[in-house]
Amino acid sequence: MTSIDIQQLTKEYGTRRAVDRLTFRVGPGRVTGFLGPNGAGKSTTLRLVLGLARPSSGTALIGGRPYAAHPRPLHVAGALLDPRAAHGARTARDHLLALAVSNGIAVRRVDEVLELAGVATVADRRIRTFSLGMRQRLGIAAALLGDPDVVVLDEPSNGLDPEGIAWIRELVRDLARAGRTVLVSSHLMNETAAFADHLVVLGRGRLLADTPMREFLDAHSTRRVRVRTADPDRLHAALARAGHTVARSGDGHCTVDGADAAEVGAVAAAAGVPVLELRDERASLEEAYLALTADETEFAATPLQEA
Ligand SMILES: Nc1ncnc2c1ncn2[C@@H]1O[C@H](COP(=O)(O)OP(=O)(O)OP(=O)(O)O)[C@@H](O)[C@H]1O
Repeated sequence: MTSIDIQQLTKEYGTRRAVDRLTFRVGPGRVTGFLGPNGAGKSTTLRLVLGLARPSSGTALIGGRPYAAHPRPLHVAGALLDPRAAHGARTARDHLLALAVSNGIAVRRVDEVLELAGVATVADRRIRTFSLGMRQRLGIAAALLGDPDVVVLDEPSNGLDPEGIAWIRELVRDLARAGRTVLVSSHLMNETAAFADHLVVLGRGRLLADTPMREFLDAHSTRRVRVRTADPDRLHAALARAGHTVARSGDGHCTVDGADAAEVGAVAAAAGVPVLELRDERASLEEAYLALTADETEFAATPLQEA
């Protein structure tokens, strides 16, 4: 199967390094979420992968070669980069037909992808009348036109309503299940956690994390409850009997690891212990991600994990 291999990839615009010595691999059969705050270098990396910009140094290969060196590139990789790129005066169908014809793709595939992307009913409307969400769907139809092994989507949820977002989630999961290599950029951690198996995080052009989603979740979404009562001894004993690990602090607070407020509240109520304060302390995934990207220097002290 086809993977994307990025080695020491660097792109400079004048004195500014948009992408800074990036090395990672995007493997088949899984969805890789590509995260980073605005300006982190995600779009530039994707443009380099797709041969739309030239690296200052390093390489970005798809299936072992630069994208442009593939004789039938749309069969190898399809991408949604900028949904505004489609010509507004054309109809959706004509836009896809032009792409199919110029890439030696069977014309019947146009109707298949229009259907697949949920834009078949508006296929004969001019693209300039499309909402951003419809343009996104059309861009996805174009990405899938060549039935490619590799699918690259830059912020595909932009402009989509909740139903559209759920559709994207299902689509990328299905593509990965079919063995494809799927790379999806976003700046939202929670959204990415809903569909990605693997996570690559950029900050200021540098690789901050390259980790299975599961490991990131396990490391960053630990549950913990903080509770305060007038009778810490009884609460502590009741929680210990219920199998919880309790840490006590001097000020009458306890913290209970691996539990949520509802569980601890139920134990306290059953034991007849009055609770003065009860609070979930789980750091949200979004917070973990923000902490990761907020201070690159601090994170650099943590060993990076390769895929
Ligand atoms: N053609 C260009 N000329 C000059 N600077 C550029 C160019 N393209 C990107 N940059 C700069 O490179 C940096 C990375 O931009 P890029 O668009 O790749 O980030 P991003 O992670 O995709 O951000 P966003 O989420 O905002 O799209 C930014 O500082 C941007 O201003």
